[in-house]
Amino acid sequence: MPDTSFRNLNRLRAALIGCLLGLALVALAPFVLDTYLTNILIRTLFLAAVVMTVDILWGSVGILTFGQSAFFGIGAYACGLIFTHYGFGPGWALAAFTIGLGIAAIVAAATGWLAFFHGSSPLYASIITLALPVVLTQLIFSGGNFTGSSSGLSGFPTYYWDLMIWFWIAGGFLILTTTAAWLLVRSDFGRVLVAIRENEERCAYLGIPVSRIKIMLMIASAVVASAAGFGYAAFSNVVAPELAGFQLGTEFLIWTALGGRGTLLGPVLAAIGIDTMSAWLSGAMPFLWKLLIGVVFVVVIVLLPRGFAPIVTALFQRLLPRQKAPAQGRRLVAAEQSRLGQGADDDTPPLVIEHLSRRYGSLQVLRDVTMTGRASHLLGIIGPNGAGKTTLMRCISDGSERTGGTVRINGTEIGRCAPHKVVALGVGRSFQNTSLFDTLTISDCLMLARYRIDGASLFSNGEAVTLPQPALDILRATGLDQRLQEETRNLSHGMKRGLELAMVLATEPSVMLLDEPTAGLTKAERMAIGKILGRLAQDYGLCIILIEHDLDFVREISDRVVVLHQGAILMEGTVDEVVSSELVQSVYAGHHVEAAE
Ligand SMILES: Nc1ncnc2c1ncn2[C@@H]1O[C@H](COP(=O)(O)OP(=O)(O)OP(=O)(O)O)[C@@H](O)[C@H]1O
Repeated sequence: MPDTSFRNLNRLRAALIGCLLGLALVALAPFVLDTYLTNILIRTLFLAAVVMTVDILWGSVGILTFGQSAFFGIGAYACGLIFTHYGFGPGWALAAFTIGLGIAAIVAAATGWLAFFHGSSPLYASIITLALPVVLTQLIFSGGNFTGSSSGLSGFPTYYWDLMIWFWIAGGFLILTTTAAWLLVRSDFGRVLVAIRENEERCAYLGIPVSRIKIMLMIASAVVASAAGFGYAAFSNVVAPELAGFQLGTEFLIWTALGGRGTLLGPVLAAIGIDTMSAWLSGAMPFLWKLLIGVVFVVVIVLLPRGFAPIVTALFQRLLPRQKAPAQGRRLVAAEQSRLGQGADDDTPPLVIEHLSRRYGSLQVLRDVTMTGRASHLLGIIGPNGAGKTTLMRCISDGSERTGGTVRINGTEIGRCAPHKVVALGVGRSFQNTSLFDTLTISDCLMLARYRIDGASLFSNGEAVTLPQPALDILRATGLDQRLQEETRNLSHGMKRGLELAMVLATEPSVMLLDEPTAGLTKAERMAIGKILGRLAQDYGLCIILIEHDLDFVREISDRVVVLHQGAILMEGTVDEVVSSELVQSVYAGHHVEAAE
């Protein structure tokens, strides 16, 4: 059986054991808890499920959200309002549950759409999620008798089941949702989430629909929070504005930080521990308790930025030392069919740029750039620092960048397309700096690059990464295929360049934009990359646009060269024509003379 199947099976086994352990704890609880504590714990278990969603959003994807309390409140109020004003019974309960989930999903989709557009900052997203509970609480306050205003609604008919039944419902709900989340974050899709957290921009340029993934995750988290809110309201038969408020949303964040963000079980256990203690002690010393929690929070943030979870894990590892299993991963498989280098079916050039311009405020960075990139050609772009070369790459690979003109990829105008959609049209882009995804392995990175084409398993790890032949060739030539489970931060600069090239090829582009792909490499490495690029253009019909400062290297590999100067095309021609041009010499060589002086 392949390694990944073993790992998937082991993981399922671990999830099952975790589930059973959790259920055993729930089953044991009645023997050690009194009625008062059981009441507190039921509320806490519902809240812990919401904290788990906060950890998925904040810990796994990096969305600092204050808004999960709003979704909890929506579920709770759906229950309270329908049971109070419309009716009570299995049909009404199902209707209230569904309405709560539906409204939460719609609000989450709208919030995500507002917060996660391409280029939005994480701070902006946090502010949007912060506004959500504030707005919802105001709506509840202004709802008069319908919502119960500041007093909320209480005493509505509900299921007065035995306390233990509610305890099982709350515990079972928490265990099931947390197990599903645990499997998710360890799956291939979980790797995609980590990649988004580490380097969102890179993900977009690999064709990953970052905004859509964030919105879907926000909706899923909102649905879980709303279900928890419904459960809590049906259990307690009380709903109040505080359930949807900003303060509860902030407490969720504090519990997540204290438990250890990104560890899933840490925040869940922290939520259970702190909320139970709060309810227990707040009667006896309400102010002192809040102060104590505040002080602990500040101390943990300063001294233990990753919360308590790493300490607990280290303690366990010391007490129960385990041999680390050898890292095993996906196989590399050659793609049987690949669209690499295949553009439009007719003779349409893969890249046509007409009258492109870009300005930053009053600074005109690109003006009236018109050029064509042909299949099987390698086009060098040269020019002094600040000439606008990288900006040109940005304008080709992101529709929202340019301020004028058109860019057509394989005959299709990119319009205002976000980078992941431009990748789907056939553009692959590498960057000037080599920062990849530090904590991900080489095989994870390759899987990411194939996400657009092959997708990613939601709850397991795929056994193989399918790659087009030239990507495999690069991995073999650089020895990366022997180190698939190595984290990318441990790679040398040259290997990172090789991996980046393989990742761009894995997206099966017809136009490749390479921004100084040989920067920082030795002469031998530069020549090796040059040969590979030449072969890619010739054998696979790729159109390669390459920014380079090294004229000798450009002469070696380019068919034609475009010289950019102060944002405009100064000259376009063969390498020899350009190199012998006096105009270019005066601009380009003059630049070097200046720099040398
Ligand atoms: N986000 C931005 N805001 C304002 N000005 C910018 C921005 N990005 C680039 N510029 C300006 O646009 C001009 C062109 O920058 P660009 O990075 O495209 O040049 P380049 O030719 O790639 O230079 P280098 O060879 O040094 O990388 C520079 O003057 C730069 O300061």
